[in-house]
Amino acid sequence: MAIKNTQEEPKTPKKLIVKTIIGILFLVMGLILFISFISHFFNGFMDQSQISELMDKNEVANNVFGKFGALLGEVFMTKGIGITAFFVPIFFILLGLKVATNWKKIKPFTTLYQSIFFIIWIPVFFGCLFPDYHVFSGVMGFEINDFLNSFIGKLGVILLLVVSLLIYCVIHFKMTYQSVQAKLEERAKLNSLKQAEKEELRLKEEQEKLRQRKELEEQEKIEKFNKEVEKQQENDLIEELNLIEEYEKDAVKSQQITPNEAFQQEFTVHQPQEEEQITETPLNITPLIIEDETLNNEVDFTPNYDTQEEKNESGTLELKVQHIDEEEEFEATSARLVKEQGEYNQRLDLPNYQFPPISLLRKYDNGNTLIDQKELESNKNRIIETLGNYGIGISQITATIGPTVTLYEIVPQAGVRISKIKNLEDDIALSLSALGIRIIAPIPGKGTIGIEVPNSNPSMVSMHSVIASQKFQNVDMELPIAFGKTITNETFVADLAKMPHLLMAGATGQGKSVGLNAIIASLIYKKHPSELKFVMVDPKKVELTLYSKIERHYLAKLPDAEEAIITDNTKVINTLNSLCIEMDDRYELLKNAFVRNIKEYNAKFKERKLNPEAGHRFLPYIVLIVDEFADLIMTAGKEVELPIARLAQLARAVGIHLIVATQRPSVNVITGTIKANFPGRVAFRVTSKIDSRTILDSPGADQLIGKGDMLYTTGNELVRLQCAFVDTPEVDKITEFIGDQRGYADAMHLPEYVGEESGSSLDVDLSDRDALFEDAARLIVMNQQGSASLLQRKLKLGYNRAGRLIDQLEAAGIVGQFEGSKARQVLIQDDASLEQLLNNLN
Ligand SMILES: Nc1ncnc2c1ncn2[C@@H]1O[C@H](COP(=O)(O)OP(=O)(O)OP(=O)(O)O)[C@@H](O)[C@H]1O
Repeated sequence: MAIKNTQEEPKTPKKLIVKTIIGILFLVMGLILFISFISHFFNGFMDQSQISELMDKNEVANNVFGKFGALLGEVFMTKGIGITAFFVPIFFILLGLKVATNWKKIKPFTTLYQSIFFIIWIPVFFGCLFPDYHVFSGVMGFEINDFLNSFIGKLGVILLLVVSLLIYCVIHFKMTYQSVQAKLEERAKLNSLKQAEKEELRLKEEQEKLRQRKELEEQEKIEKFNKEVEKQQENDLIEELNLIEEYEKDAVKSQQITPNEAFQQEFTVHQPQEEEQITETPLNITPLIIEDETLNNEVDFTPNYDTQEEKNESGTLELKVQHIDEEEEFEATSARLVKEQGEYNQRLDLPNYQFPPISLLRKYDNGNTLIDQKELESNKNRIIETLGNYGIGISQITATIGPTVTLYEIVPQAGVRISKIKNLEDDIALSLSALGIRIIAPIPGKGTIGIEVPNSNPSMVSMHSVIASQKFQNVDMELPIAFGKTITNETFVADLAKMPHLLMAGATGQGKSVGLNAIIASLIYKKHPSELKFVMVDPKKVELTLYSKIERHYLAKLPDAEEAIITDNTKVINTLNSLCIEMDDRYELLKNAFVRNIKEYNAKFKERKLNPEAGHRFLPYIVLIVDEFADLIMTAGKEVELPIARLAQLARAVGIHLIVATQRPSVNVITGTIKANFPGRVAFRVTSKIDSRTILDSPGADQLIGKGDMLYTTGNELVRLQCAFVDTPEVDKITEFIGDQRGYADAMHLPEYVGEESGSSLDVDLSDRDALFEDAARLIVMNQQGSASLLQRKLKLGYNRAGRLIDQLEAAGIVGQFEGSKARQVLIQDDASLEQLLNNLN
């Protein structure tokens, strides 16, 4: 019996073979026609006579396919439909491909059907344009055109052509006035979006550059600091060696004289410098013991030297130079001081100060979020339905209920593109008929997509609830801010010291002022007046006035300022510059204390390792609050921007932090420099995507629902929060409670700032020039830039001294007069003229 071969290859059906052959035939036919037509297009004129002698072998046609090709061209093109005859080979080629391959995308008959209009229109058009060239219009185009010409005239034909083309477009492309307008608008939108993206890119690049520059500067600073320390150590070593040498010399001298002479000789004790370290050196000389005990000048002791007489066995007197290791001595002294007096406690400045009780804050009834189960269910169904309408399947959906917003987390079915869901944002919002839908696709760290839907009955997040929360009460942060609650109903606390500066933006009435009050209240509930000071700038004049009651407790101001809360924009410049001086002073203190930041500095001060007589003091944090930054920038421009940028760049380590709020987050208010130095951002609702991008570097803030609904970021992910609500009466109660207690004599005084405009050349005495006068003059002439800040930077001077130097340079005719925010003009152009002028002065 024959065994069936199960491995037999499947046979190709006959039908397929036939189809393939027919397809190839059509394809070849199409190609022959196509090539013939092209050839005819160029040679048709010459081939006309050859066609009439079809059977004559001596007559040769120029067409690629000979007389046959020429005939095809003549029939289809010249005598037929002109240039539109090319539709015929195209149709055959498509047909051939379709029959042979059965590709779905190839639709020869649809193409033919769609081309009918043009098969008629084009010949007429060419007939009208080139009536003498039948190869374009064919006889058909010529005849129709001829007929129409006699019937409606040339102009009528042209009109007919144009109108028929328009009607075709309207029918075929559904081209209406509205659709064209919509397209144009879309294009304009796209362009503006591109522009915004470009702007964003530019800003990012700017930020990156600034960051790199800052890093470089910091690196340079560290290197310089290290070098200084090394140099100091070298100097100490040299001095140490000199000292030993001196003692040895003294010893040799003493050995050469009698004891009596020794007593008579005037004895001077060399007082070692700060960091001298001498090992014990016993010397066989005069009957003296000199004990050099304390060498510390950082702690509040002056050096103490005791002399004693002592005879050794052989009767000769011995000089013992005993030097106790400074570090050990220093530690011992501070330890003794701590033992005697306890650690320094800054709170003893106001020992009876009472923190405001939480009961001053109002409790709201709807503390717990209530959400209707029906609402949840219907939102869920509508999300599924909407996504389903767009062909997006969902494999799982969960809801997390927040105080004002509920987050629906979706796991889409495999293969669904995230961008597709993101693009449906508006459609989903529409179908849920809710404002403020935000789509997070994907949720960072999870593989899911989040859709935030506002609750129909949002609940208030009271300041009471966040301040009373365990999280805030037990928080271990330097400057904790309880912003409010997250979408998962957890209290959200962030550390201002780590941020280290905060930029807040939001359209008017969206919760900025409430947000600022929440920040201030959080800090006041955690920090003692001795540990924290606010500098408040309130151009709106009404928002922060309540805090004037706590001026003597929590505010800082210029020594000559009447009001601690600054409402006059012109006064802000002086305060900001004064803060810059405070920053420089603090850096100096940190440097002298060999610490890197305010936390380490204060810790060292508390351990009594820093001598108050050497200028050391406990440093409270300073928080600068500006309520309407746009207003400031509009009125004072660069003069405000520069010190703000400087503070933002450098002040973090010395405990000066900035909180800047603005209604208008446009790029000319929040410039690249400002943005780059404010990593902490809070956005309440803004009116446009562009504003949202300016503040957050991403859209989203335009989708918020207002009333304290906010987005917070420190550069990484965005967190949606409901800001805690603190009402004016509550703030009033808190400030009253504090204000009624005993405070400091006055607000904390910031360093005095002498503006560049103060002092005229008239009261400058050039005979009493600053020691750095010549250096400053050379620097100014070399840089051709007459600014005090240049001197400050390059010569490491304070504001006051640099200002005085500039005045002297003006009096000497080296720089011009004060010109507002511009740098002064430099009147000396080169070194030679300057040297001459300096010689004359001398
Ligand atoms: N966290 C919040 N919770 C509930 N309601 C809030 C919250 N924040 C603000 N609101 C409501 O919004 C109103 C306006 O808030 P706010 O005064 O803070 O706005 P603003 O952004 O400072 O406006 P403007 O810039 O005009 O001063 C408040 O009176 C309050 O009713």
